[in-house]
This record gives sequence, structure tokens and C-alpha cells, in this order.
Amino acid sequence: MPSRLSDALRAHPVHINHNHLDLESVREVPDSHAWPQLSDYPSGDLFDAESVPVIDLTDLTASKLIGHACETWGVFQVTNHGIPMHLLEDVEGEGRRLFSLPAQQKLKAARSPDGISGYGLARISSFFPKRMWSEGFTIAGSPIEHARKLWPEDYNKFCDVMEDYEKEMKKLSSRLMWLMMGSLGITKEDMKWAGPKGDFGSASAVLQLNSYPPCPDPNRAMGLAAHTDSTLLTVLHQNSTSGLQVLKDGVRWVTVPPLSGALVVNVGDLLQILSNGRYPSVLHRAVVHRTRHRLSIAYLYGPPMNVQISPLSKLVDLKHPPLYRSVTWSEYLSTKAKHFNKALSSVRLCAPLNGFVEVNDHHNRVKVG
Ligand SMILES: C=C1C[C@]23C[C@@]1(O)CC[C@H]2[C@@]12CCC[C@@](C)(C(=O)O1)[C@H]2[C@@H]3C(=O)O
Ligand SMILES: O=C(O)CCC(=O)C(=O)O
Ligand SMILES: [Fe+2]
Repeated sequence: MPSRLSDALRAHPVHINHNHLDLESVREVPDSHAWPQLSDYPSGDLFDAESVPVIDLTDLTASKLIGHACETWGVFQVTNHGIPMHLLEDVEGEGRRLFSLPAQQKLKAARSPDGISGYGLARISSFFPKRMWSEGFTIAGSPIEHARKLWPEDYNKFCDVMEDYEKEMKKLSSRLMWLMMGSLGITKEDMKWAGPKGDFGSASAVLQLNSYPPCPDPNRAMGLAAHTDSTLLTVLHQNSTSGLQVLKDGVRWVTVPPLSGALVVNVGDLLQILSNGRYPSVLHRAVVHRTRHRLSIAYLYGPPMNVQISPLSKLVDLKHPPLYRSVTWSEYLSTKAKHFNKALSSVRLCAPLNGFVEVNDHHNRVKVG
């Protein structure tokens, strides 16, 4: 059974031609990038009656607020999270430096079909007939091999910043996990895989840098198509240009506004499984802007590759039967690579008794063009 992320994904190579159009230079959206139908659900923006919760992590009631946000939104923003502002600026700066390299240089570090790290289009691109208006760079483990291809003489700064950022994100994600678990009444005794110190020391994670160049006709293009993350949770830093939208109550897209210094936290599919459906993963997408370049950095956080994740026994009883079979992150990523938005339903055991519709059911109704 694969114990490394790279081995888990090797079984499902994704063949995408990364040698794509230079999006910065085109004046019109070409047919290859024109999405026929972007109005699957209305997106309110300025008229949104309610907005994504913003939670101060030093608030004594943070755990309760987070639990409520996970149940009702599947996403929230955190402030006072302890990540130094200069590190957020540095990671954004290094991301910008990478994406502003000439296309030919970036392609030297292209992700291989059976690889996980490197430059290229989003993995989910292969499920869509149209191209997305974005490019990405994925880091799993050390970034050195790919960074060296981008900057043969000058890769240290990039690697140092990314490694510092990953270290800080790992600590923050462990803290967020306990705040989430606390809100479900789960303690260290219930989560042995959190390790003897309870710090989720052997958790796995991937860092994904996303770049969304300005687009001449943003209503016809899609930055990153609607998806849920296969994670326990994702921590996202976005620059000052908005674009991230979440599907609220299965009926409308709500923009997550950039707040200086705040970080966005998403519930992923594995947390939906672990919480036995109490905290559903959030369907989200990124739209693009006519004149502004958008950048985001996602820290995709999951359990150790080979730990079986199943509904926590404290959350299972006669009224709440287990909704999912157990699955490792490694197996789940392979399933996602094969079945995309049907992955969660494919590990489902039975329909919920409370009649609530799981987010995955909405996926099947999202028009993908
Ligand atoms: C660990 C992973 C999650 C991810 C697939 C991947 O193997 C590496 C990149 C991740 C990412 C980032 C952009 C959106 C997403 C759906 C994708 O295409 O690649 C996620 C994947 C995921 O969460 O399933
Ligand atoms: O750019 C964004 O806001 C979303 C990125 C995202 O969803 C991802 O990397 O998984
Ligand atoms: Fe995502």
C-alpha cells in the first residue's frame, strides 16, 4: 500500500498538455478557454445577505464558533492565527516571482503525468472539456528539485520561504484540527493517530500555488472549476484580489473577500468522513478578474497517508449510523483522480437519516460545460 503521496498518485497518471497558451498576452478568450455556461447558481457578491464567518483564534469561544462555521458554511476566515505577516508577504512574493517567469522557463519544471510536484494546470483539468484560466505549482516534500530547474543559480530563497511557510502551516493546521475536534467533543484519546504529543506530527500535506492572470472577458472564463478538496482541511492565503467563491446552502455562490492578514480555512472531504457528515466539505471555485492578477497559496492538509479514516466512533450511534466506509488518504486521492466529484459518494455506506443533502449531491448538479 503506498505510503507516500507521490506513490498514491502514480497509479492514476493525469495526462494534461501543460504547454498552454500564454494567458497574459491574449486579447480575447479563445474557444479553448470559453466556458459555455457559468450561471449554474446565482452569485450575489455585493448583495450577499450573509458572509463567510471571520473568527479570531484568540477568542475563548473560537472552538464553538469554528464548529458552527463548519456546520453551516464549511469555510471560515481566521485572524490572530500567529503566522507572521512577513511570511505571508514572502510566500506571495515568491509565488509572483515564479509565475512571472517566461513560459518556456516554467515548463522546464513541468509536473510529469505520474508526478505530483511541479508546474502545470490543475489536476482536475482532465475532467473538463475547456481549459481553466490559471496555472499552478505544486510542492509535495522538498521544492528543491523543481526550483532548481526554474532558477539554476538562485533557488535558495524560494525553497527557504516555502519550507518556513509549510512548517508554520503544519502547526496552525494541528491547532485548527483540535479546535474543530473540540467542537465535536473529540479528545486526544479518540484520535490516536494524532500521535503521542497530539500534534499530528506525521500528518501529510501539499502546498499549491495558484496564479490567475487578468482575463479580457471574465464572465466566459473559469479560474478553477468547482471542486471540494480531498483534505481534512485546507488553509488558503489569497492576495488582495477577490475570486474565491463557495457554494452556500447548495443554491448560490458567495465570494470570500480578501481580508489583509486573514487566512481562509475550508473543510475537506476527509473531515466530512471523520465527522460522519456533521462538517460537510465545501464546494468552491475561483473566478477571474478583468484587470487584476490573482494569486492564492493553498496548504492542503491530511492525515498520514496510510491511516484509515472513518467516522469517529463517538459520532456514531443508532440514530447516526456510519455514513462512510473507512479509507486512507492515499486510497481516497486515487479515487478522486479517477472519479473526481463522485469520489465521496463512492465511499458512502448509506443515506443520512436526517434527510440533509450532502454537498456531494450538489456537485452532480454543477454544470461543468
Ligand atoms: C494532495 C492533493 C490534493 C489535490 C490533488 C493533490 O494530489 C495535489 C494538488 C491538490 C489540488 C489543488 C487544486 C485543486 C485540486 C482539486 C487539484 O486539482 O489539485 C486539489 C486536489 C484535491 O484536493 O483533490
Ligand atoms: O484560488 C483559490 O482561491 C482556490 C484554490 C483552491 O481551491 C485550491 O487550490 O484547492
Ligand atoms: Fe480547493
